[in-house]
This record gives sequence, C-alpha cells and structure tokens, in this order.
Amino acid sequence: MSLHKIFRVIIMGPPGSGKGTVSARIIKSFLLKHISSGDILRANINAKTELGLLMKSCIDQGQLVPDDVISRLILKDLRALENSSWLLDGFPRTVSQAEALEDAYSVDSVLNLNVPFQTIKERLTSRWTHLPSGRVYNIDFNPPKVPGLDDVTGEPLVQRDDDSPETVTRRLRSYETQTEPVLEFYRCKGVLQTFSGTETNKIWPHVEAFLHKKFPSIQQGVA
Ligand SMILES: Nc1nc2c(ncn2[C@@H]2O[C@H](COP(=O)(O)OP(=O)(O)O)[C@@H](O)[C@H]2O)c(=O)[nH]1
Ligand SMILES: Nc1ncnc2c1ncn2[C@@H]1O[C@H](COP(=O)(O)OP(=O)(O)O)[C@@H](O)[C@H]1O
Repeated sequence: MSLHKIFRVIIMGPPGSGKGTVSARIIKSFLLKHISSGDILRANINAKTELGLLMKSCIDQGQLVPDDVISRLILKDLRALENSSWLLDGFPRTVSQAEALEDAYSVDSVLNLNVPFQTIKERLTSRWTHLPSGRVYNIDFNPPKVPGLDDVTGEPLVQRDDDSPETVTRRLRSYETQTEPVLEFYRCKGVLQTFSGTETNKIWPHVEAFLHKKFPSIQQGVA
C-alpha cells in the first residue's frame, strides 16, 4: 500500500483553451503524471499503428473518436499508474467516457478552463506543436527560440491538420454538444472548479493557488 495519498485531477476546457499549456506548468510544480489523450492519439498516428490509422480521419475532420476506443486506451494507461497521482488532459470528453472513468477511479478535482470561443479561434491558427513531446508554441504568445524548431530537441514543429479554421469550428461545435454535459456531470459531484479568462498568464496564478491549497502534499520538493 502506498504511504502517500493519490490525487486524481482532470483538466477540461474547449480545444485551444490552454489545457496543454497549463498542464505543462502544473507538472513543473506538482508531482502529477500528465496524460494527454490528444498526445496519445497523435503518437499512434505518427507511429502508423493500426489504431492510429483508423482514428486519423476522425481527428482530421474535427470529430471525436469512438468512446470505447479512447476509454480503453486511457484506462489501460491509468492502470499502469496505479500508485501515482495523475493529471488527465483531454479525457473524458463525453458523459459516457466520464462514466467509464468513474467506474474505475474517483476524481478529486476537475479544473475547467473557460475561455471564449473567439479567443480560441485566433490562437489555434498560430499554434505550432512538437509532436513527439506534445510541447506547444504560439507565434504571438510563446514563440520558439528558433522559428519552426522545438526549444528542447531542436526538432521541427508542425501545424496540426485539425487546426484549420473550418475544423476548429467543427471541434468547438462538438465541444458544445458532447463535452459541455461532462461539466454538469462533475458539477453535480461537487468537484468542478472553473477558471475564466482570455489569457493563460492571468488564469494560471488562480490555478496554482487552488492546487497549492487543495493538494499541498504533491508540491515538488514536499516529502
Ligand atoms: N495568444 C495567446 N495564446 C495562448 C495563450 N495560452 C495558450 N496559448 C496558445 O494557444 C494555443 C492553444 O493552447 P494549448 O495549451 O495547446 O490548448 P489545448 O488545446 O486546450 O491543450 C497554443 O498555441 C498556445 O501556445 C494566451 O494566453 N494567449
Ligand atoms: N477523450 C476523447 N474522446 C474522443 N476524441 C478525442 C478525445 N481526446 C482526443 N480526441 C481526438 O483528438 C483530437 C485532438 O485532441 P486534443 O489534442 O486533446 O485537442 P485540443 O487541443 O483540441 O483540446 C480531438 O479533436 C478528437 O478528435
């Protein structure tokens, strides 16, 4: 049995609301393992796995992949982290996924990034991604040190196929119809914490203060 309490945290928000950016900041300060459903799917596409090839057209069209596929994939990864605290990013995105997760684990906190759709549309057309790590950059907000290259590895950055304006509109629509009900699911359980704004640098101090207060024992450097 682990001596430490395990904390299970989810980060939610529409596509482009800053989940990846805020997650990167969280794992710098807190001992949580970051699991991103989008990064896992893109790694499968990149490695041309059977699953990746099957899912690619769904993702490129801005549609969600089937619930059973993503739930199986994520729950398998979570089982490998049985004794660690985790931060889940991009899952669950439907009530059925939330129920599948709830059957296996109880969630301590859900961080909801509430960013207006207009702000998101502007951001995503200038998002650049380092696919192997999931690190994200933005031409205006956090440009890479050398244009077009990842700061850590020097490898090339790419623009995601699903970040075109038409596909972003479709993803926002699927967020409204399929993912917003998940917020209600967690609100009813009393674990939803919403952070609203248009700038990550203004939202972040509130997220950080909330986590410090709620989970003091998982700060980096705390035994
Ligand atoms: N202009 C601007 N861009 C931001 C801000 N926060 C994040 N971004 C960028 O917006 C894009 C989407 O952020 P990301 O963290 O990938 O969002 P996710 O899709 O929710 O994981 C990325 O290119 C980020 O670098 C912000 O406050 N202002
Ligand atoms: N939990 C999920 N359920 C269904 N599809 C998912 C899920 N997570 C990711 N995907 C697929 O991968 C795409 C990219 O996901 P992600 O990187 O989390 O996007 P975003 O940056 O838009 O929040 C989604 O548009 C969807 O097609």
